[in-house]
Amino acid sequence: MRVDVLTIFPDYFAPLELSLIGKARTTGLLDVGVHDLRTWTHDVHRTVDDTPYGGGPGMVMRPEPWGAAFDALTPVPPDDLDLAPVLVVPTPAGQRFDQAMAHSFAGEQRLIFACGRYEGIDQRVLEEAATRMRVREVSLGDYVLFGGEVAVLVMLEAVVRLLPGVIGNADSLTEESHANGLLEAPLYTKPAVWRGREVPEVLRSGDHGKIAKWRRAQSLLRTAAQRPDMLASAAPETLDKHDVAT
Ligand SMILES: N#Cc1c(-c2ccc3ccn(Cc4ccccn4)c3c2)n[nH]c1N
Repeated sequence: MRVDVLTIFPDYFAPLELSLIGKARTTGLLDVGVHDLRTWTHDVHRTVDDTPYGGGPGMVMRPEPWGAAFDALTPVPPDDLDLAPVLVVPTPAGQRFDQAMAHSFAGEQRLIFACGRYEGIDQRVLEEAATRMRVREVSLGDYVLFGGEVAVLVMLEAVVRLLPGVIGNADSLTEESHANGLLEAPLYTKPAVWRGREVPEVLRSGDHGKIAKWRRAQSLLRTAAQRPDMLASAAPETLDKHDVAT
């Protein structure tokens, strides 16, 4: 996968050299380019913002640098938009990012992330970008950040860990929260007793059938307690008929 990130704060992405994302880059599973948007400014102050038409607080990111940056990153218009890169634009006004969207992005050949700042990006940038890329306006959640950089770090981590070969044991991806529409069961490791608290006996029984059943029940209980909304929207096949009976 090729990822390009456009930002006025390229240093925000130093963490992409670390941990499993850094390893994915050195092993060739992931190729990342971080680009300073000011590269595509030409005034002495390298200006990327201006006051909003119609008034209102703060500043808006000017379209020209974005247009020039997209020209540089996507010089050849696609024959088929379905084969064009996905442009991910973090914004409080976007569709909520979730595991399903992470899986969708993980299946792409190329992602381009546009990190806005100030009050956001001139809307014409997204309109023009949609003529050559598949534009996705995405929000992390119902709160407001200073800009898109943190959101890109979160989305990148969620996407890259789904790429084949990045995580050693692919089973981790099927057992974790949100993988099957439920929250994962509680986890335990040594010692068997810690400050008087014992690991549930079933987990030390060696009976894999009983362990799987216990984990399933715990997963349902935890989801009901922490995220009843997930149970309400869980696909029917997620809630096996035995879950209710037992
Ligand atoms: N994803 C995501 C986000 C963001 C986000 C993303 C990009 C930008 C670019 C500028 N701002 C600041 C800002 C302030 C006021 C009104 C609009 N925008 C951003 C915020 N906030 N919360 C999320 N879940």
